[in-house]
Amino acid sequence: MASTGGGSLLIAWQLKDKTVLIVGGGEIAAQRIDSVLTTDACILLVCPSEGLSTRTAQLVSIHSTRITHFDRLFSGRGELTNVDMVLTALDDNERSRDICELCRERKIPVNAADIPDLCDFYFGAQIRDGPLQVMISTNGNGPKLAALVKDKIKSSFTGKEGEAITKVGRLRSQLKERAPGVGGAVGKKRMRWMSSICEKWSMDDLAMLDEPAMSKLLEEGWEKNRVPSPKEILETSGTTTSMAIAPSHIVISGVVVGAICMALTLVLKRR
Ligand SMILES: C[C@@]1(CC(=O)O)C2=NC(=C\c3[nH]c(c(CCC(=O)O)c3CC(=O)O)Cc3[nH]c(c(CC(=O)O)c3CCC(=O)O)/C=C3\N/C(=C\2)[C@@H](CCC(=O)O)[C@]3(C)CC(=O)O)/[C@H]1CCC(=O)O
Ligand SMILES: NC(=O)c1ccc[n+]([C@@H]2O[C@H](COP(=O)([O-])OP(=O)(O)OC[C@H]3O[C@@H](n4cnc5c(N)ncnc54)[C@H](O)[C@@H]3O)[C@@H](O)[C@H]2O)c1
Repeated sequence: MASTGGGSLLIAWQLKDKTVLIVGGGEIAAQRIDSVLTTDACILLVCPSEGLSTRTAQLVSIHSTRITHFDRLFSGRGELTNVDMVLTALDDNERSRDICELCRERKIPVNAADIPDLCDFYFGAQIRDGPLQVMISTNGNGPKLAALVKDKIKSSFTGKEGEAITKVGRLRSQLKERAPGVGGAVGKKRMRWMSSICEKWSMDDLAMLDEPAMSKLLEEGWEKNRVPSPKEILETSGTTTSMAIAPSHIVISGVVVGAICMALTLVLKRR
């Protein structure tokens, strides 16, 4: 991959139980609240009640345990105590600028929706499906194009990706319980086996892995150092597979066609 510079670091920032201050309560603030709620952070929202958009007011009342609303204008540096991240969504560019400066003094990461130059990080267009998170960023160049690229990527998904990833997460943790240890030979073997399963099984088949099928896959696959087919694992554990349906249909229709041919032969012979 070429390292040309001029980009930004794409990371999945963990905010669980951190405190995020959002200043402003319009439409952009509502989008920020949605994004932050996904992370299980606590939200402090500073905005006069009369300035809240309908969507922001709804979010505040639905998530009253997660969002603390302060019905006031931003009151100064005291608002930043014990805050881990700040997002401004104001129609007041000067105030946004002041807040960014206060954050910089305290080394608190800040995003100002109206001043890209002062942002420590940008938001991006997002696709979410369970643990699957895709962010599209144009690095400040064309946010609308980011949204259009998102639609293109989304339309190429089957809808099973999120579930497949959830099941793979569960399988990986069961595998780590069975074969514990960090690094070394066992780590290498675990990674190789997991990668082979992910390569050889389709997303649809991975999504169908239930607890009995997972145990069987570990017994017949990991323990015997092989990669069983989805058919072998899902069919016998009682789960119907996308791959298994097709061959059994072929067998059934083959039997039906065979029976019809036999009957015709007998009828013709009698004549
Ligand atoms: C991706 C998305 C995520 C999100 O916000 O969650 C996002 N903007 C989205 C939409 C959007 N934003 C704007 C339009 C109108 C059309 C247009 O102007 O192009 C539309 C289209 C629409 O609304 O459909 C106007 C706009 N945007 C910024 C400014 C300030 C400025 O540029 O000075 C102005 C006012 C410009 C002016 O006054 O002229 C700035 C930023 N917007 C960013 C992100 C960051 C860069 C991300 C990147 O480049 O990839 C950055 C730098 C800061 C930040 O916000 O973090 C979200 C799509 C989500 C989705 O639909 O999936
Ligand atoms: N980043 C993006 O994607 C993007 C897209 C469109 C617009 N914008 C910019 O984002 C900003 C917010 O957009 P919006 O549509 O949500 O605006 P808006 O006018 O709907 O909301 C502004 C909010 O700020 C509150 N507010 C104003 N001064 C305040 C203060 N001192 N303290 C606390 N709250 C205060 C208002 O009460 C209101 O709730 C605008 O500057 C807009 O240009 C950014």
